[in-house]
Amino acid sequence: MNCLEESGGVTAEEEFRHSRTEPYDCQKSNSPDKAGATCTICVNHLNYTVSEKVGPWWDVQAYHTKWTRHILKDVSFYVESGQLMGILGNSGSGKTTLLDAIAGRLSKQANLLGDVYVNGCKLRKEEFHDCFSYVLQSDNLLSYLTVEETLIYTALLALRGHSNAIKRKVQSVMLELSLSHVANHVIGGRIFRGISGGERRRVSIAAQLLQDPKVILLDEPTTGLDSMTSNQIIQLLSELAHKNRIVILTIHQPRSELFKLFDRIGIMTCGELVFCGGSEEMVEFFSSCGYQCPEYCNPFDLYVDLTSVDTRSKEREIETYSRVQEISFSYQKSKIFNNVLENIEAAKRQKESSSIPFKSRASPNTAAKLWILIRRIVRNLSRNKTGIIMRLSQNLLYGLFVVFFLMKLNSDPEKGAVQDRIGIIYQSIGASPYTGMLNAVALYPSLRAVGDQESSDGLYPKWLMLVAYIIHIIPFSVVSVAFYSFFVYWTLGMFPMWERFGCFFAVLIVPHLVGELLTLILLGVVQNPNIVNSAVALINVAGILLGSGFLRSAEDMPEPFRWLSYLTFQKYGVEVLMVNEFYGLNFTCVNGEQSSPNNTNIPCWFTRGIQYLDSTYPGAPSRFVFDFLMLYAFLPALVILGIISFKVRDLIIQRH
Ligand SMILES: Nc1ncnc2c1ncn2[C@@H]1O[C@H](COP(=O)(O)OP(=O)(O)OP(=O)(O)O)[C@@H](O)[C@H]1O
Repeated sequence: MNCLEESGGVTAEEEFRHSRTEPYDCQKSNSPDKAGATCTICVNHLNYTVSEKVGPWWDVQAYHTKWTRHILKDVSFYVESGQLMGILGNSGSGKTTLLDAIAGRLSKQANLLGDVYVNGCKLRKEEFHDCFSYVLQSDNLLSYLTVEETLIYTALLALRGHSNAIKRKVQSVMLELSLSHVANHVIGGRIFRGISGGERRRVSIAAQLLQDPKVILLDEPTTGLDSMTSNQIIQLLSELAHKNRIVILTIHQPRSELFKLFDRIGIMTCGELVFCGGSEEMVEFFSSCGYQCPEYCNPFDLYVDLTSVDTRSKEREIETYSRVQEISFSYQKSKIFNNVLENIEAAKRQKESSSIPFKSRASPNTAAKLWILIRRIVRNLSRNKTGIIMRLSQNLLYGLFVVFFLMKLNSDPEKGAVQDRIGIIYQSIGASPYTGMLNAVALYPSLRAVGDQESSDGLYPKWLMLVAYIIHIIPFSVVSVAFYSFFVYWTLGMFPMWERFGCFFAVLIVPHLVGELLTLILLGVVQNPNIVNSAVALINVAGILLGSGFLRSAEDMPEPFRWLSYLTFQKYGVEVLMVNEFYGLNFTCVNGEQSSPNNTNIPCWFTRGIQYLDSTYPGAPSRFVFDFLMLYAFLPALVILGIISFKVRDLIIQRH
């Protein structure tokens, strides 16, 4: 299968050309960028506070007391195209929060005060996504795709255009990021090796470059990489910046060789930007504060240490905090800071003559994106050999166990003719949700992480990835349940009629899918897959207790439980299978005598399956079609619940 197919009538070149020719108006959020125009970003007096509980939940009094924490304190800086800006600072100083604030991705956006101006235009909330590309600290990539496929699928989701234009775009980005030599290598994962950590970082950056952003933000792009690879990444980012882009990254403490690569350096501590300027200015500034950088000393290490608060003891904390305050005060009074404020004011005046440089935003429609997501999921998971074997054989393996346990059904009630049939139905309905659940727990969390990231990049809503996954599981479920049904039904000798077999198979697809759908719904709102696992298992156990009628018939249940049983798919599934197997079945007692129907201790009191149905599931044959329809109604209902759950996920993520 070729991952490149036409996804729209307009070519990418046409889109790109079109997006660069219209005049710009700041109030029109979809206005284009002028090619080659210099871009400026002004961050103006950003303040961010969060309200936090003072203590943990088990300390009731402290838990109910809140305090307001100032995470960003009056942060202002100015940066323009062609510049690489590094934001340095020790852990917890607020670097990531600052990037999130600039990118409009803060969870509590309402608590953010201050503005971000791009080319002098104040960004509106809905414009942040379309303006900045954000590379997160962790790479969320699909393990079984090659580098080129990964980028092509992202390009197909992000851009509308002809396959050749998309391919050319991907190749030019791979060339720019020196990825061409690994174009056909798989990304790899925890279990099998693929490309190196540095190459994975570059793929994540390349995925963002596909939309031609003028501003790229990167959170700790060198985390987890050795120093040589880190240097290469920073060098590459510097080259990207010098091609008329703004690149802002956070970094703990870079090596001294990189000193000259940063055009602007910001140093953060306790949410404050205590310095922001050029690398030469930084040395001069700290020297003027009385902190000379000795020869052979890494200036980054020295200045970050000088601006850190040491909390190991009260005395050290007071001493280091007052030093930080002194440095911050000197910076506020310095010419460097004055220049920043002047640049900000000048950039605001630039508004009339320039435009917001939005990313390419002509993406395919929702149906086309869904199709691309399905193709990407199928291609990725179809290369997972263990996953495929597991998904296709798990029901069959379980079926083998049932078959070896029961061997052959017979028609003598004294020899378990009724009990064995009930056992098969109980096991078939009760166990298939678990296999569905195991699939979803094993496969969906990695897709969920990719979906979370791509939806924050504005490529598609989170629920679209869910729908693509659900569509892709249908053929797997059908084949897997077909193996099980065929093997169990004919080997054990259930009701010998092909129509009845078809019904048995059609019913069993539902619990398998319901198990997977229920798991997906919970994965939308619960992050931890282990909790989801346990919850689905409990729901299934409760469903079989309430709905199957094997342990207690509906008539014998307390009223609330009886009502609840109508909400279980097991109720409808079991009734259909009981009718399917017992209706028209005749029993023969080889040794026992026919006896009175009142004497239920003797299993030979009936000779026909309908007699057993009448006593245990009265009226079930007349509800056959209704039960079947009700059973299948669970599928669309759960898909809708899944979509709602992934919409709720958006809200949950925003709050944290
Ligand atoms: N929504 C929030 N609620 C509560 N505290 C928050 C929130 N966002 C950030 N913080 C706190 O703000 C501080 C700064 O966090 P941030 O992640 O920005 O630091 P950082 O400099 O990027 O650290 P690191 O280098 O370790 O990633 C941390 O103490 C963090 O716990």
